[in-house]
Formats: sequence, structure tokens, C-alpha cells
Amino acid sequence: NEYISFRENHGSQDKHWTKLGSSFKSGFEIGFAFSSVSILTIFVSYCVPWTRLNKRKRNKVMMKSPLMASLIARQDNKRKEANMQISKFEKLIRRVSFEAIKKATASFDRDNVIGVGKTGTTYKAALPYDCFTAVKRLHNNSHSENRFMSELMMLSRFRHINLVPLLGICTESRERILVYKYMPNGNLYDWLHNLRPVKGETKILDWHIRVKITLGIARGLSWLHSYNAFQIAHLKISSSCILLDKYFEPKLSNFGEAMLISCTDNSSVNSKFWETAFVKEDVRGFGVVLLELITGVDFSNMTDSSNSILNERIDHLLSSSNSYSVIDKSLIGQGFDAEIFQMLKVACNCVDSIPDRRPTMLQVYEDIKAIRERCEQVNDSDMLMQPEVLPVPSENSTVEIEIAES
Ligand SMILES: Nc1ncnc2c1ncn2[C@@H]1O[C@H](COP(=O)(O)OP(=O)(O)OP(=O)(O)O)[C@@H](O)[C@H]1O
Repeated sequence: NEYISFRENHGSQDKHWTKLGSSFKSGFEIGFAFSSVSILTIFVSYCVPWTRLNKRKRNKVMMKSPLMASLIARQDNKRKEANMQISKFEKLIRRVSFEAIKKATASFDRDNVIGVGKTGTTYKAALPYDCFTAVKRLHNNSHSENRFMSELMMLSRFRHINLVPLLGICTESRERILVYKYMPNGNLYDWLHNLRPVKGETKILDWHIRVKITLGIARGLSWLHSYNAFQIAHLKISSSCILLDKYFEPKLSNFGEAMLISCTDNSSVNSKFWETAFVKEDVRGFGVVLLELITGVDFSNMTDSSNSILNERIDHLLSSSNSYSVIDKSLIGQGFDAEIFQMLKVACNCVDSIPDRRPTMLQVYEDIKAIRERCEQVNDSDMLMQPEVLPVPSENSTVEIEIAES
């Protein structure tokens, strides 16, 4: 009995100790968690600002280090050199104040963005001296600086109906801004690939407009290639760098990679090399745009460094047994099929894989004009024979899809 009562006493004591142990354990856990959170809070509120401050101090020391100082000095020198270069064009181009541009774009408001490129962002702006302008604010890096200088060199000196007019520049502080005339019909790429809905519906460019655009690009390029004292190669011809004014007159833009040679200076570049490597590259670019205008195919994602994917796609397209299957469906059966096939032939010559076999832009321009005149004559005589046929609008006529400049 004594043994039993001893066991019972001990059993209740054991239970008591176990209970005490577990409540101590949970109390310890809560206490530990609470103190950890407090320590962490203290660390964040006190130590992080200190580390930031130290980092700032370190940066200040770095700024004062000779290496950093020489880098800054070199950058400043480069900027001074660039500013000296820019001042050479002072007489040719108007300077616009940063304040005026800021006001015209509502402080570079997102709603005014009309294009975002690798070198900067383009905004629509209403500057006082021109109805509307497009201002390209470039990023602050060497690539953008090169683009700025190239656009300035080309577009301040050379003016032509088929080049986008550069109206002004802004170089205040570290800003590099180009001010162009605003082109209300945007770029050709968006028109050809239905990215320009007008009042909710997409509009298609008819054949007359496409011919007008083709002629304008050919005129602009042949002018650049055979300008008297200089020759310019654009080197980036594509449908996205062709802007359209309110009458769909095409304007070449994006001269960031253009090259210029002086024809009076014989030693500058070997003329044969210049012709093959640069000028004929523009002819090829024009050929691709013409193919895009005729077929409606988007070739922009097919360009690799060697152009091999694009070449393959073009070869495949042109080897099609059914020629009609190649043509943009919206153009077939409108009475221009013969003209479209003649234009297709011109495009094929321009994209010849051997640069020397490609025609010059002047030849292309003459060919397109001749095709146009021949077809207009045929259409005119058709009209005399069949008075019920609607007259063909002339090349300069404005069309219904013209959009107000606002
Ligand atoms: N003068 C202009 N008028 C109307 N729209 C313009 C004008 N300039 C540019 N844009 C619009 O902005 C777009 C972008 O133009 P941008 O010159 O920045 O070409 P990008 O090739 O995108 O430039 P990046 O060389 O920086 O990549 C154009 O495709 C066009 O839609």
C-alpha cells in the first residue's frame, strides 16, 4: 500500500513538472521571437541609414579619387568637343530652349509619346513657330550622341521634299533633343501592317498611294546618292523609317547611321567600294520596302546579321508558281495587276544578292516613272473606250484617307 501511495504521489509530481516544462518552453519561444523582431527593427532603423551614409561617403571619396576625376574630365572634354562641333551648324539650324520644349510636351507627358526607340523617345509637341513638331529626346550615352551628331550633320545641311525636315535642336545642359516637322500620317510600317486604326477602323493604302510613296522614296534616295558635292548613303532603309505627311508624300527619317563622302575629295573612299558596300545597300533596302508594299509581308523580323533568313523568304516568295498568290490581296483585281507585276520585277532587281547587279536608285526612279506613265496612258485609253470606268486619280491628288493635321 505504501508502495502504491508512493507511486501515485510521484506520478502527480511528474505530471506537474512536465506541465511546468512545456509552459516554460512556449514562454521562451514567444520571448525569443519577440526579442528577435525588436532587435531586427532596431537594426533596420539605425544601421541601414548609417550604411547608406557610409556608402555616400565612400562614393564621395571615389569621386575624389584620381581615376574618377580623370574619367569625369575626359567626359567633360568630349562634351566640349561635341559642343564645338555642334556650333559649326549654328547658322543652319535653330536652337530651341529646353523650357519651350518642356512646355510644348507638357513636361514630356506620356500621352504625347509617339515613338520609343533605342536611342530615345519621340513626343508630339506644339511649338509656337510650327503647327506641330515631333521632338526626339535622346538618352544620355555615347550611342545617342553619335545619332544626334549624324542627324544634325545630314538634316541641317541637306533639305529635300523627301527628307524629314529638321527644324531645331536643344543641347542645354546634358540634353540632346532633335525637333522635326510633325508627320501626321506616321510611318509606312504601321500603315502596311494595320497598326494605324483611324477612328476605330483600319484603313488600307490603295495602289495609287503605294505608287506615290514608292516614287517619293526612289526620288529621295537617288537625290542622296547623286548629290553634286557629296554622296550620302542612308544604310537603314525600312518601312518604319519612312514617314508620311498629310498628302502621303514620303519623308526619309532616321539618319543616325548614314554615311557621307565628299565627291571632290578623291582620297576619302574608294568609289567602287563605296558603291558596292554602301550605296547598293540602300538599293536593297528600297527593294525590300517595295516588296513589302506589293506583297504586304512584314520582313522586319527576318533580318539577321547576314540577311540569310530574309533572302530565303524573298527567294521562296518569288519562286511561287502562282504569281497572284504573292500579291497583297487588297490590291488584286483593281485594274492595276499589270503595273503591279512590272513593279515586282523592279523590286526583284533591287534585292539581287550580288550588289553590282542591282540598279542605281536613279535607274529605279526612271523605271518606276516610266511604268507609271505607261499604265496611266493605258488606263486613259481604256477610259475613252469605256466611259463608264471611273477616272484614275492623278499621282498628286489627295485621297479620302487623308487625315487632318491636328
Ligand atoms: N517627325 C515625325 N512625325 C511623326 N511621327 C514621328 C516623327 N518622327 C518619329 N515619329 C514616330 O516615332 C517613331 C519612332 O521614331 P524614331 O526616330 O525614334 O525611330 P526609331 O528607329 O524607333 O529610333 P531608334 O534609332 O532610337 O531606335 C516613328 O516610327 C514614328 O512613328
